[in-house]
Amino acid sequence: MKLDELLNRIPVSEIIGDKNQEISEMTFDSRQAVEQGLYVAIKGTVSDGHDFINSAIEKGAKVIVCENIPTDIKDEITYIKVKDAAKTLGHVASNFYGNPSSKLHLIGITGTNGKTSTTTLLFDIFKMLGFKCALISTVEYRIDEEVIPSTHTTPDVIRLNQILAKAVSKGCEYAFMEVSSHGIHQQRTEGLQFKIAGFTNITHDHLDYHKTFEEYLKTKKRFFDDLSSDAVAITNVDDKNGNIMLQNTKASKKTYALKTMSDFHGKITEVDFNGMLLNFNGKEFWTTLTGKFNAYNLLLAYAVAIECGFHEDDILPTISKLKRVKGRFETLKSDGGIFFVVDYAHTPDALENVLDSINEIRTKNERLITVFGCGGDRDKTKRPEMGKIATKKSTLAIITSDNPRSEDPAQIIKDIEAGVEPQFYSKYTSIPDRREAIKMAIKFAEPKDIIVVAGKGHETYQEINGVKHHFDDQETIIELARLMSK
Ligand SMILES: CC(=O)N[C@H]1[C@@H](OP(=O)(O)OP(=O)(O)OC[C@H]2O[C@@H](n3ccc(=O)[nH]c3=O)[C@H](O)[C@@H]2O)O[C@H](CO)[C@@H](O)[C@@H]1O[C@H](C)C(=O)N[C@@H](C)C(=O)N[C@H](CCC(=O)O)C(=O)O
Ligand SMILES: Nc1ncnc2c1ncn2[C@@H]1O[C@H](COP(=O)(O)OP(=O)(O)OP(=O)(O)O)[C@@H](O)[C@H]1O
Ligand SMILES: N[C@H](CCC[C@H](N)C(=O)O)C(=O)O
Ligand SMILES: [Mg+2]
Repeated sequence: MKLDELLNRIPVSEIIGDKNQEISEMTFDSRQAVEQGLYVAIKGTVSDGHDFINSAIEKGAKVIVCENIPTDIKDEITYIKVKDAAKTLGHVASNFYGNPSSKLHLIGITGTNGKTSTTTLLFDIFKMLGFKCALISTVEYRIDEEVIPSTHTTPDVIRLNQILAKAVSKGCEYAFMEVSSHGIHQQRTEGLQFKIAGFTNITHDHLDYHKTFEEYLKTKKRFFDDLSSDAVAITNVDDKNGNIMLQNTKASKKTYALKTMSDFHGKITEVDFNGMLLNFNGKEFWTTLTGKFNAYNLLLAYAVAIECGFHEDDILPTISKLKRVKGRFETLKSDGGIFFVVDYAHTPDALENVLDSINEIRTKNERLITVFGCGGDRDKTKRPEMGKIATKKSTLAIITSDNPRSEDPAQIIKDIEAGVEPQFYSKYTSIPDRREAIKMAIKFAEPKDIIVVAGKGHETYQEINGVKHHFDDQETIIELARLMSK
């Protein structure tokens, strides 16, 4: 593609060199630069891409997009000065891949919890309705039947455009993607044309990155601020910050809620471990998904489908057929009659929701045992909060490891323990080895007791010191429950 075509409608401050270069590929990583390529220099959290301009040139890059033109300008290289290189990258990537987001219906879901669940439910609904779709999520990326391993919840904007372009070429009409706060902050969605944006909720997470809750909130809001006037913004008004998302958006505004007056209103009529009887805008239906948070996720998915132009008579029977999402409130029962819930709750709010959902369903004759930990090299402030919630809401909490990464597992556990209130000191024990912790829970449990194993959900590894060891909560439960019932 010709450079001037690539720069179509992109504001630039200065160009030095040939504007007619032919571009073979584009990248923001000098290590990936190729002959006749374009390199965008971005300031990151660790290093500054401007320091790697010459290494990109050594690897063959002929066009450099940067915020500061280097002093040692090289012949045959075109330098393009822009105000914001990360922002420019998004628009260049869209142009390079033929603006795929404008050729399908792109739906983005943001919020602290519920993004994977809601996007996956939407993918499944639209697939059942007969459409080819794409999914970009924490668990996996999908282009119709093709599954691509996921590296980020929201990948970088080049990858995003590559996936969307492939989806378009394969005939996908819808793409559902998670929009993480890191993704918004690092402008990974810049230049994408969203048809619908959905907000789930906002609670405590990622403060290691965003520093304050206000900054975190502002970042989420930016996603809605950047929508165009032909987009639709759908927010959860039961969340106290739900309306903030709509404050400055040009998109048409829609609301959903279980408790507050809203355009899409839901009610849980009945709930147990097998599912829920729900009522959406006056129409009742059964779902095998369970727990209040799943009612929210289904309601948002329903709202998106209606805003896409479908009729409730087509959507509700489809929702009724949905299966649970991998690692999200997945239930198992051992031969010995112990009940297990595997859930990806890794934030205080998610853990509280899962335990509340179970407490709402259980008769209180059974005991509730919670096995959980907190990730290393991640927001430390959530640790004591999760310790407090787990001990308060369970009969017994077993604190263990969940991807300690470069941190000392014993220290992470101490940080969690620090949040336990004195009256609950007798309600927990700590076992750093996750397998041993699950084993202890099974030993302690009697028939009908409920064991929640939280934090890892679909993950199949335990990351210790940069090494990912195979570990799967569900697999471990099945293996131990069988061994121990012998
Ligand atoms: C903290 C963070 O988000 N970092 C992301 C960021 O990297 P960075 O800012 O640290 O990059 P850097 O190392 O400072 O480099 C700056 C620039 O110089 C370039 N460079 C660097 C070295 C070199 O030799 N040559 C070169 O050109 C880099 O390519 C980059 O463009 O930009 C990279 C490219 O897009 C991301 O891969 C990387 O994600 C890291 C791996 C990561 O772990 N991110 C997690 C925290 C994340 O993004 N999570 C969210 C949310 C999770 C959720 O809640 O579900 C997600 O969306 O996945
Ligand atoms: N709507 C919701 N409200 C509150 N909690 C939820 C909601 N949906 C799911 N959860 C809880 O949060 C956990 C994570 O859900 P999910 O993976 O869908 O969220 P996510 O936003 O994709 O998270 P991540 O930021 O890690 O990608 C679930 O396992 C469940 O415990
Ligand atoms: N997207 C989240 C997932 C956390 C999952 C939990 N198992 C952990 O490793 O902390 C993060 O990377 O912070
Ligand atoms: Mg996710």
